[in-house]
Amino acid sequence: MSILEATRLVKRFGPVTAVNDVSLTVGEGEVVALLGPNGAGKSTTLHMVLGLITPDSGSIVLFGQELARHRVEVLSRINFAASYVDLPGALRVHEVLDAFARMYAVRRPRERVAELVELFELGPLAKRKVMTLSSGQRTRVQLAKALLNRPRLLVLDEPTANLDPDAGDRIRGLLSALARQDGSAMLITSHNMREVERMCDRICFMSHGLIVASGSAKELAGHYGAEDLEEVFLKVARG
Ligand SMILES: Nc1ncnc2c1ncn2[C@@H]1O[C@H](COP(=O)(O)OP(=O)(O)OP(=O)(O)O)[C@@H](O)[C@H]1O
Repeated sequence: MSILEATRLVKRFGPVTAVNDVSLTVGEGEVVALLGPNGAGKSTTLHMVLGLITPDSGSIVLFGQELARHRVEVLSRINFAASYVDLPGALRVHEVLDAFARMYAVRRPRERVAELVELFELGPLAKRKVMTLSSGQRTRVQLAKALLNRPRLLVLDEPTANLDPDAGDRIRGLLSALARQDGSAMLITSHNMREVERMCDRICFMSHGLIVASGSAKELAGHYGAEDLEEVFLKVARG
């Protein structure tokens, strides 16, 4: 069964067509990247999948159920992290994770929070208020929060954008291991081509609201006669 089947999505903001007839599937255990230049329509696509905005047309089916008609059941099985989403700054890290664990009705919330604190090495930060954290530290809290409900689909908008190379590398390893162990699917956007090559099974390139190419990093490099994904990106983005 597909985790996500998005069909012929269209979203306009006034005169701007942000997403123009995009179809996309994510299978069980698959890590899929949406790549493309600034303004290509990646975040808008993710926001429709997350039910944050409603498509003008097209359909989104998650776990075999139409998002528009089964919102609560479907959304309880997914989660999201993005550096541009703020966590409550006046709360301490452990308070944020406890609050979200309760909100998501996580079973054994204390144990789950403790697991994620360990996984993301948040122990030394647990008593710090979120507003005092660096952006990279906040990213780790965001990712821990996003995994609280053991999502079957994890949607990540530029997950490692604020992390230093060492932290980024460790988080990438962690996320890849999670996808392999739990079979949870991921849909991510990133401007880091090495990250995408390392983490993603399949890549969909967007340009001007359309998916213009898709395949594995290797397939795309072969198709475009490119050395690597960075070169593919430049070729696709520059038409
Ligand atoms: N709420 C909005 N109101 C008006 N225009 C919007 C809105 N959200 C997005 N857009 C426009 O839709 C287009 C696609 O934006 P989107 O954020 O999806 O791009 P993106 O591929 O995620 O870009 P980036 O790589 O810069 O994050 C852009 O032209 C953007 O200006």
